[in-house]
Amino acid sequence: MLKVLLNGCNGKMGQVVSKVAKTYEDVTIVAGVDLNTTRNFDYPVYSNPSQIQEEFDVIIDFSLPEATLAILEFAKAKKKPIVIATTGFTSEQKEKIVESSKEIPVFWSANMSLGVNLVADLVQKAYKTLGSRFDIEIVEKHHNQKIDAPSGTALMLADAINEVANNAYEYIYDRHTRRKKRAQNEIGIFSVRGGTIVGEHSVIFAGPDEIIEIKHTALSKEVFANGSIRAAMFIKDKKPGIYNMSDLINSM
Ligand SMILES: NC(=O)C1=CN([C@@H]2O[C@H](COP(=O)(O)OP(=O)(O)OC[C@H]3O[C@@H](n4cnc5c(N)ncnc54)[C@H](O)[C@@H]3O)[C@@H](O)[C@H]2O)C=CC1
Ligand SMILES: O=C(O)C1=N[C@H](C(=O)O)C[C@H](O)C1
Repeated sequence: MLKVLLNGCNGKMGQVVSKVAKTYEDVTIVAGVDLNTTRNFDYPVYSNPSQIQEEFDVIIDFSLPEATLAILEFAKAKKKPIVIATTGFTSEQKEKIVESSKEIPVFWSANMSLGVNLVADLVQKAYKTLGSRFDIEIVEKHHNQKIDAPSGTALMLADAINEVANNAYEYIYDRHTRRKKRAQNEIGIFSVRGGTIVGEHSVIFAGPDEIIEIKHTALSKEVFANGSIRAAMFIKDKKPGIYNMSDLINSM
């Protein structure tokens, strides 16, 4: 039985992970951490990791960057693996996560769906085929409760392109203040927020007289919850290091 500690258990994703975990015979959530301890779960919820008494195998984190860093310290102290799904980290926070992976296994992905990982491969292929003759723009759409912008996934897809483009691209988040034509080395990244949109990412390659658009639409939060549980199963017995959805998919 895989014993999970869930950080951010009372959030939108935390609640979905709690529900989805019940559909796995060999997974159980033994405790949760959340500043908001008002809701009742069938496991104890603590406002601070230091209060946790339960034994656990792996941490799943859907919270806020500051909360992720706090639970990361706890994971290191307990020498336990962690699945980080939270987004919106600063560069300094990202460095701390990478540094921590020298001590414990860290599964880190801004998008826990299998499909977005395929999209990352496809945009790399598109870039290699189309090259710099096509302008690249990314549009992401999410629900009106999302705090960070642009989405972690949009940045992940831009980084995937930059990886095969020798980091040639600069990211532009706002054209309003720029009174000039776009430069060839730009990737525009734009955020739409509204209603209950679960998550949409479009990568647009606009060239002379033709446009290619590679799009992923998440239809439910369950897709992310299932991905995080699979990631927890995958990382349980791994050595310290950084792991992502590609590692999980390649192991299937
Ligand atoms: N990687 C992926 O596939 C996905 C990532 N996300 C990311 O997961 C994060 C959470 O998303 P939602 O659940 O929609 O947000 P949410 O705002 O509904 O939930 C965040 C939860 O964290 C709790 N929290 C705040 N401070 C805390 C602390 N110090 N310790 C423990 N818990 C604390 C809040 O009380 C809240 O319950 C976001 O960064 C979002 O972008 C969301 C969906 C999929
Ligand atoms: O906040 C969300 O909801 C989501 N956040 C992730 C992101 O920032 O990329 C992943 C997913 O799109 C849902």
